[in-house]
Amino acid sequence: MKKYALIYNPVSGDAKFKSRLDEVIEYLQVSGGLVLPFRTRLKGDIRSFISQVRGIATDGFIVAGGDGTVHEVINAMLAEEIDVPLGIIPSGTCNDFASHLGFGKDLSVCLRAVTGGVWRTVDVGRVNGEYFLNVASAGLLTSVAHSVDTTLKNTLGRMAYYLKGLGELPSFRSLHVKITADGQIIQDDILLFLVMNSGMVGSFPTLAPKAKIDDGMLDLLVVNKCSISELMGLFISIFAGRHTSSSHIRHLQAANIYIECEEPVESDLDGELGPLLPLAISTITNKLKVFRLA
Ligand SMILES: Nc1ncnc2c1ncn2[C@@H]1O[C@H](COP(=O)(O)OP(=O)(O)OP(=O)(O)O)[C@@H](O)[C@H]1O
Repeated sequence: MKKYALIYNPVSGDAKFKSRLDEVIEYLQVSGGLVLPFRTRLKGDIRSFISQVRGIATDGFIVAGGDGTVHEVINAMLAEEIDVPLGIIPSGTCNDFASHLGFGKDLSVCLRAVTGGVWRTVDVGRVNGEYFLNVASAGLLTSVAHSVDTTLKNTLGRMAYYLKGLGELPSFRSLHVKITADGQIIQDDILLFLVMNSGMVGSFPTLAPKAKIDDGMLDLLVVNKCSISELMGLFISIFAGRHTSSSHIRHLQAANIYIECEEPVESDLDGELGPLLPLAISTITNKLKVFRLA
């Protein structure tokens, strides 16, 4: 009998995953598995659960939530040096990493990947001692994911992020940063930067078209200071997939990136509040096992 632990966030996305718990348990049981469910409550409780059940969940951990919950689970697994594969059931608002892996709303597809037992390895990013799976960022729009009210997210979904982002635009000022990316130095006034593992952020699928989650590289995308009308033009080129050739964008790949700013700017890691700048970011290649469809 295969043994799994299922960590689910009851408020991720539209907060409806909990009504499908019975379906998940049935699927795993019928496939000859045994599952130990855990409902998240407060920050930090995931690590203590994972630490306690590491000897029980010998065939894998499963997380049902958004990018933020996946972020907490992978941090706990890596801190506890747990090497079993992770299955992801996307039930958050954006689910960027799961979408990049090809998992969508079809629960049976996610569970089939778990019970199939086939996994692949993926890179993880590390910043100031914490891990991220998908993106580390700071500046305009980047705090939106962790600052939107949960109830608003539950009812409006992604629209809550976009509305909050629009509200930020008029009052935002640029940041003067120094970025050292594998020895290359960029010193500029910028609006935001994203350091990506997959190229999927905020449900935009191809922000970094060359990004791969197992190449040992991170994709840095910097949006230089520009006017609101130029920024609107940039959004249009993002939709059209032409943004990397824009004069307002800098895009490069690097394994080690150091980002400094004179101000104490907050960062965001996978949609959760991250450390203040400076950020020492690196990639650890093929560090995490994730279930995939055979
Ligand atoms: N029981 C709970 N009640 C309230 N908040 C919770 C609970 N459990 C976890 N959280 C918080 O939920 C946040 C993570 O939400 P998550 O990212 O999974 O969903 P989302 O924001 O809807 O999706 P996405 O990040 O993909 O857009 C974390 O900040 C975590 O502390």
